[in-house]
Amino acid sequence: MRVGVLGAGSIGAIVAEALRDGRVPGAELAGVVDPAPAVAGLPMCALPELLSTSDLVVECAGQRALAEAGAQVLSAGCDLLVVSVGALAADGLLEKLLAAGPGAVHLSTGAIGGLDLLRSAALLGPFERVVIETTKKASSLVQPWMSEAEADALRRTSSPVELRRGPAREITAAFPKSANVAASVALAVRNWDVVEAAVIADPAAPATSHVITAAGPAGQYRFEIRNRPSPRTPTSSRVVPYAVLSALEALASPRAVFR
Ligand SMILES: NC(=O)C1=CN([C@@H]2O[C@H](COP(=O)(O)OP(=O)(O)OC[C@H]3O[C@@H](n4cnc5c(N)ncnc54)[C@H](OP(=O)(O)O)[C@@H]3O)[C@@H](O)[C@H]2O)C=CC1
Ligand SMILES: O=C([O-])CC(=O)C(=O)O
Repeated sequence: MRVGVLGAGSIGAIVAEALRDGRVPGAELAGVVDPAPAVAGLPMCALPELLSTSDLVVECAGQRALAEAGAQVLSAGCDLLVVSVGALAADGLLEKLLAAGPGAVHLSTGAIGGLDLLRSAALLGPFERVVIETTKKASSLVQPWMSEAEADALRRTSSPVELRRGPAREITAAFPKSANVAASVALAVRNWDVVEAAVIADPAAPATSHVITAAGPAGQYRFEIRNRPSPRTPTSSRVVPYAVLSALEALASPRAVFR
């Protein structure tokens, strides 16, 4: 399987290097698209060339890049592994991607786990309540839409502060580099409206945490994830490129894979 990488920052660079170095059985690196990749020595190319040489493209370039290039990837016949899952909160984007084929859409589990169980449980009956609370280092959560006063208070806070709480669709759009996981939970439980998401800034947070609680007819669930942040892009957890590599491994040579 030839794999193209769209976006070579903290996630994509690790994915591309692993593919280039032959560390994913059955998969090889077709090329990389990024105006300024995080590491040197990758086979850079333009998007049209990537699409003509890849069987599958991994998007790790951000929500905007997925919205802009996703349909083009799929209509060129490449499968697409999405990392910026939060882009799918936009009205109609998932439907547009699914209709764009012949390429197939895959979603990375990214920074969290438990999605398989939530997906299974939602089939038994709809969840009554689902909450995901994300806590990150305060300084990494400043957003362009914040007022100067709010951004400044966030940079200088000495105690944890809840920045926003609301529907998953709104929170993932408000924090496009930090709350893709809220969209992943909503897609797993098959219902955007039941999922409440919160983003908490903690100046002293030693790790990024995601706490997911869910209750429904199948049972009650609580997943607590504490990830080390990426040294390069602290909004992203260090495990995310390895979630991508694990997915690529399963797609390229499925051997006793959890599904
Ligand atoms: N599903 C999940 O659990 C998670 C999802 N994510 C998502 O993954 C994304 C990437 O994370 P990360 O690698 O840490 O971010 P980085 O900012 O480190 O890397 C993103 C890279 O993509 C490049 N890029 C942006 N737009 C394009 C484009 N149109 N074509 C090609 N390259 C492009 C950027 O270039 P430049 O800097 O020049 O813009 C940058 O080099 C995040 O934005 C987030 O949306 C992250 C963590 C978890
Ligand atoms: O990497 C993480 O911990 C989560 C993240 O940034 C996101 O969901 O966008």
